[in-house]
Amino acid sequence: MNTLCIVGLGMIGGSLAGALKQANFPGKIVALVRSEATGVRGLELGLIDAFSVNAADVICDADVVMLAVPMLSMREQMQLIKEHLKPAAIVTDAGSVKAPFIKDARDVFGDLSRVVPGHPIAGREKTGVDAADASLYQNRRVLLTPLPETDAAATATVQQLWELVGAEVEVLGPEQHDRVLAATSHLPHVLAFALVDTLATQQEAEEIFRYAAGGFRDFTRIASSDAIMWRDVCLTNREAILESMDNLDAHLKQLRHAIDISDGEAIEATFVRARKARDANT
Ligand SMILES: NC(=O)c1ccc[n+]([C@@H]2O[C@H](COP(=O)([O-])OP(=O)(O)OC[C@H]3O[C@@H](n4cnc5c(N)ncnc54)[C@H](O)[C@@H]3O)[C@@H](O)[C@H]2O)c1
Ligand SMILES: O=C(O)C(=O)C[C@]1(C(=O)O)C=C[C@@H](O)C=C1
Repeated sequence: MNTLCIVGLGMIGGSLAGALKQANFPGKIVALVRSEATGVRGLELGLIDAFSVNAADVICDADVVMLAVPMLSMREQMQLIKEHLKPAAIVTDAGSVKAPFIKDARDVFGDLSRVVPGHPIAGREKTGVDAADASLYQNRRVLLTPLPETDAAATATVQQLWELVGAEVEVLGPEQHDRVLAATSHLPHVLAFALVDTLATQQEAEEIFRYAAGGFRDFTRIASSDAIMWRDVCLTNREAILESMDNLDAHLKQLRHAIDISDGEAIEATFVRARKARDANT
């Protein structure tokens, strides 16, 4: 691969660029950006070799194009790049939800043989190019959800790109990906946002936040995440997130009932099960 073009040089795209530079990626890294300021910052930070706000300038030489914009901006970016892509170019992405990305790609490109949907299971609550972290993907998983028609060589190229930055690549079906991530990533984010918003809008909010300590910080770090990115995740993975929320709702109701009737045994059993599950899986 000679040239990688990152579309959307934010935290995720910028981290990939920085990690590739650190790993002595031999090719050129260019970026398609919305604002000149982002591109200039990318150059200053040594993440990229060149940038443009025009797709025509940076897409035509790219062997791999990595889409790293919020989920509901993916389709527009695909439309922008489509006419400039080299015939053999591979299009991949870092979006948090896979089935809608695949639908957008099918609608826009038709042929999906050179499209490799992907998702790094690594991130932060910070956004923008200045939040780029070259070590972000080290020893973290990246899930690829290729389709039956995806060219195996294209998948292998994307896999090599992620392995170069220290990630471990696994392959999963897109629907399973979206169900699993709804439970492990999307539900916790919705919960953290909802918890902080509940506290912020209730009486004594000032005291509540003043006396919040480690437990609150651990539980709510992700409530500082980007509202647009998470709005888009909720809107594109709606059904799986609703199912996860309903599951939790039923569980919370049981726990509420146990607390209501002072059923110490049931409360303790829930906490013991949860602790065991977490300790065995983290
Ligand atoms: N934040 C995380 O922890 C995380 C982890 C894994 C995957 N992702 C996914 O990666 C993608 C990027 O997220 P991020 O955290 O880097 O966000 P970010 O806000 O840091 O970066 C997004 C980039 O896309 C650009 N952008 C935003 N809206 C756009 C639009 N309408 N048109 C063109 N460009 C636009 C922004 O200018 C920015 O450069 C998202 O799809 C997100 O779901 C995020
Ligand atoms: O660590 C964080 O701040 C993250 O939000 C990372 C995280 C997650 O673990 O839920 C968020 C979204 C993703 O698509 C993948 C990873």
